[in-house]
Amino acid sequence: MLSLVLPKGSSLEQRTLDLFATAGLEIRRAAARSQRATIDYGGPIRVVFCKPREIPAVVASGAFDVGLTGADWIEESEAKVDTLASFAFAKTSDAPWRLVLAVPTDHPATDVRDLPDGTRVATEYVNIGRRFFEEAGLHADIVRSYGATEAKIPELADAVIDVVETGDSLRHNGLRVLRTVRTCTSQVIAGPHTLADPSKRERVHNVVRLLRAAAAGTRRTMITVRVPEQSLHTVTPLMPAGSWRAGTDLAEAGVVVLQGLAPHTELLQTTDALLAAGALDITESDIRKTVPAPHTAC
Ligand SMILES: Nc1ncnc2c1ncn2[C@@H]1O[C@H](COP(=O)(O)OP(=O)(O)OP(=O)(O)O)[C@@H](O)[C@H]1O
Ligand SMILES: O=P(O)(O)OC[C@H]1O[C@H](OP(=O)(O)OP(=O)(O)O)[C@H](O)[C@@H]1O
Repeated sequence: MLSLVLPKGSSLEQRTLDLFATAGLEIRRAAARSQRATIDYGGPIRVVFCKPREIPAVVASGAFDVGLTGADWIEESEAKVDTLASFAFAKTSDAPWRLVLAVPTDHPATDVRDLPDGTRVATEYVNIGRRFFEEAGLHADIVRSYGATEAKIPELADAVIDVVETGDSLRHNGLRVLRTVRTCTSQVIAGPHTLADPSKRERVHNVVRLLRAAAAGTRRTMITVRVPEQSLHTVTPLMPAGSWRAGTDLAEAGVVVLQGLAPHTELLQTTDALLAAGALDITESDIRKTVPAPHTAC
């Protein structure tokens, strides 16, 4: 049976459940607190919830076929896994988040090179931290943290390497970013054994295709645009890439109906431009996802 390990906890769990729901991959959990579940897609898929930091190792070991976790833990664990897809969702936003080197707001340093040798840097990411200072040619004393990392300053550390999403935690703890260490996304990973098995590989690629489609779908809105035939030449070039002609209006002769998928970020400008070019009206509809044929994905 194909197996999937998904992130448990306040940061990635809910967003992951949302993505799977949009993809149509229903995660059946006996109870909200249950750490085991199943998905029925091409046969049963076993689902287990684990802490994000544990996921890369349990996928690399073969205990699970596929996992979803943060890029930070994939690098930190040094697990031998392949990334199949990246999704820009964090705890509260649909954007990549960062691992940063931060210092107290009143620290004199303006660059990482200003930090004196022996600077104590608290972090949960000791491997990434060591590598970062090695690459910078600096000698820092990496102090392992198990959370609440900002609180290590000043007694236990002079600086931190920690996750930043909104920046609230740094602000409320009197810290500022000195350097971005990594930019992170949520990633779907698989071990070499999974991809080497042809029966699993195809099922995994099908799951990834649905997740990708769901992630793309939530960033787009379908627009249905009614256009008089004489304005088609000005309206059509302004439709989103990949748009199509849906037909003709049943009520009004000489009116053509176009449809397309507009990225949310461009929706207002696209709407204004289409109306200015001669469109009669535009109807917006929420979409879930567009699933491409297998040969176009993965
Ligand atoms: N705003 C955020 N705060 C903390 N972690 C975040 C945030 N957004 C994304 N992440 C990512 O979520 C994952 C959290 O993994 P971790 O194993 O540290 O969880 P945790 O400390 O056990 O707690 P929780 O998942 O409950 O926050 C990491 O990959 C982290 O980078
Ligand atoms: O930039 P922000 O939006 O404030 O998010 C980042 C904060 O969230 C995480 O802490 P978390 O609450 O998971 O606790 P922890 O430090 O104990 O892991 C992280 O360690 C930062 O402190």
